[in-house]
Amino acid sequence: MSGEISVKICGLTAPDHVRAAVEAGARYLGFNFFPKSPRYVTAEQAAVLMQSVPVGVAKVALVVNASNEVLDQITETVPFDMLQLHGGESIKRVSEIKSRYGLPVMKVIGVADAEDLDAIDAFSDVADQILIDAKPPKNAVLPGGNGLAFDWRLMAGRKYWRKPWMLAGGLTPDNVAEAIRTTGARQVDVASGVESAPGIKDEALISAFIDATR
Ligand SMILES: O=C(O)c1ccccc1NCC(=O)[C@H](O)[C@H](O)COP(=O)(O)O
Repeated sequence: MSGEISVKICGLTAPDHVRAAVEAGARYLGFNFFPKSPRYVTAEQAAVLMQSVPVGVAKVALVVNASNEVLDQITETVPFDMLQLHGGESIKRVSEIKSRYGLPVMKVIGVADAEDLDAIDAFSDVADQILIDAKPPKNAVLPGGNGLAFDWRLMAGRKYWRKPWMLAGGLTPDNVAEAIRTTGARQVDVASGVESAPGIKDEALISAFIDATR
């Protein structure tokens, strides 16, 4: 693994912000297919947004408990490199999705306390990557993208898992360096921390975030 931290900018909705993320050095771009999200895009919009994304930058489809019908439509319309499963998908469902679509799968594990980290091992048999995110508050409309961090100290000394993993949840240009130091993360993911308003990415914040990981 190179010394550089890999950054995923998630919930892109505008061509200028896709370009800004690529130019700043993002390694993954996330497109959100959860209809209630302020970052929601249709498959047709995502196809246009990613037209100029260079090879080497992974295009990730974020879905929440998606049916095969929804996944069929997304994957037939857009050449994604990875599927991010951000709902309550079971180990069996993750495995089904992986074999049906032949794409690498990143399973999201929500963390509020130390026991939540046990799910990382359980899903490591089937997922290609793990995204360790803050567990959403009870009754939250969004299962992710809430700008909330969990206690990173829960991960101190726990940085070795069987699959590559990414840290998310409440990361910002101001705290991402500390999050990396505390958790040992080599990959980080951000949505609201690089926005000027919900769903509106900010080019200067994207650039500042990626700079702060270096
Ligand atoms: O961003 C959303 O609106 C969203 C909706 C439904 C499921 C997941 C969602 N976002 C997940 C992410 O991509 C985020 O990177 C991750 O949860 C961290 O979000 P944030 O704390 O806002 O950086």
